[in-house]
Amino acid sequence: MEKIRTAIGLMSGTSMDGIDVALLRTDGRAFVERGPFLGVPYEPAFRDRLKLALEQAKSIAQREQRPGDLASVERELTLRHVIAVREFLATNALDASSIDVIGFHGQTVLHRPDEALTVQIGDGALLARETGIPVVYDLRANDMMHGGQGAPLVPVYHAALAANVPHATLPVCFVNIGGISNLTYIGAEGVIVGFDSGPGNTLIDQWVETHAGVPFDQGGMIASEGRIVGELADRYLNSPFFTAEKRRSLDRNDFPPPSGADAELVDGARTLAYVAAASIIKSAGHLPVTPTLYVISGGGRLNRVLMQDLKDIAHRKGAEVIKAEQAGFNGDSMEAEAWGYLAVRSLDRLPLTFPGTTGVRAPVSGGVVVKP
Ligand SMILES: Nc1ncnc2c1ncn2[C@@H]1O[C@H](COP(=O)(O)OP(=O)(O)OP(=O)(O)O)[C@@H](O)[C@H]1O
Ligand SMILES: CC(=O)N[C@H]1[C@@H]2OC[C@@H](O2)[C@@H](O)[C@@H]1O[C@H](C)C(=O)O
Repeated sequence: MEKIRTAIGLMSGTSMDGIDVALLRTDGRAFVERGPFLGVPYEPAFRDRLKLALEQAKSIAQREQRPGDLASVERELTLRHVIAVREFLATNALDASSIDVIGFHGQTVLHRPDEALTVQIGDGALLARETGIPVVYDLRANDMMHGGQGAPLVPVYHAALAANVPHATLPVCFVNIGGISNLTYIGAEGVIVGFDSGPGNTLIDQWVETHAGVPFDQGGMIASEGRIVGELADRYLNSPFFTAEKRRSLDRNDFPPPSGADAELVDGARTLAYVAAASIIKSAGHLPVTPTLYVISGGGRLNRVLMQDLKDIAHRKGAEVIKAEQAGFNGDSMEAEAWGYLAVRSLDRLPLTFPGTTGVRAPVSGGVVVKP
């Protein structure tokens, strides 16, 4: 039997809303036992620092460069992860010595797959030293070095989850609606296909922040008052991203937000919710088989307007849409769990990515391991 390890996964996603912490016991293969979860939000001032860091990162040409404030933001981000881990351990009466490994995503500040350049800030050595726990970080770089897009990495974990559901309906399509959306298709014979499917919450967040001063459209309340502006929706949905022959992973800035002249507040929120939903189904058209079941995780599943649009569009194609919770999963913690799973796979040098997920030439492992 393979060694079962206890891992903590840490995710700070493209929405930059906070740190997700999840516990997982796994052999990095079929055995997966999910544990507790903690979300630690960033306060607005730190979110603003991260947004500035994204701007400063645009001048990075070599992935180890840290122009402007980036080095100090990286340190602060890492120390916030240290605090999040300590809080998680204390809340769950866990000792650091009971954790075999931490999978540390860090914060993506730049992602240019066409230039084989992806940068996640986060100091793995500092995290290991401060927590006393071995850390695996920088999990995307090796994939890119082997011709992959560097994202998405979650598909291999989705496949493990699907394998663990007794009588799971296959094929199934897992969709994460985060800042950006990505999907994983798992076929009846175990085939895995994954790719970024389009804009998620980032456009909605940027819109309501600029025009209403709120960080996100809670429950889709703002969108629920509006109507879809067809011309604006088409501008996004006609992007060459959806029709390109090759699937390309996305940077947070790839789809720029609309301007104030494009719509009123409520209509903009309504349109962008629709764009997020329609993008998923449009991208799913590239899958080998049309999915009949979509399982939704990520913050976007809490936007009721987006979810209703997704259900309506999927139903027209004969597919059902359910939240991760309806399939027995946790839609908030799935990515953090995945980073724990990937860390364990990394320790055993098992592949993290595959030609069908990132377009990598052959299955490859990845990640940098640091001991405390
Ligand atoms: N109650 C809610 N109602 C509507 N939208 C919500 C709600 N809660 C969270 N969201 C949206 O979900 C986003 C966060 O989603 P999530 O944490 O899945 O993204 P992420 O992990 O940062 O991104 P990615 O998966 O792209 O890395 C928020 O920015 C917000 O737009
Ligand atoms: C470069 C980067 O950070 N990409 C993220 C982003 O957020 C969602 C989507 O775009 C996905 O491709 C990826 O994250 C998830 C966790 C992944 O790698 O599977």
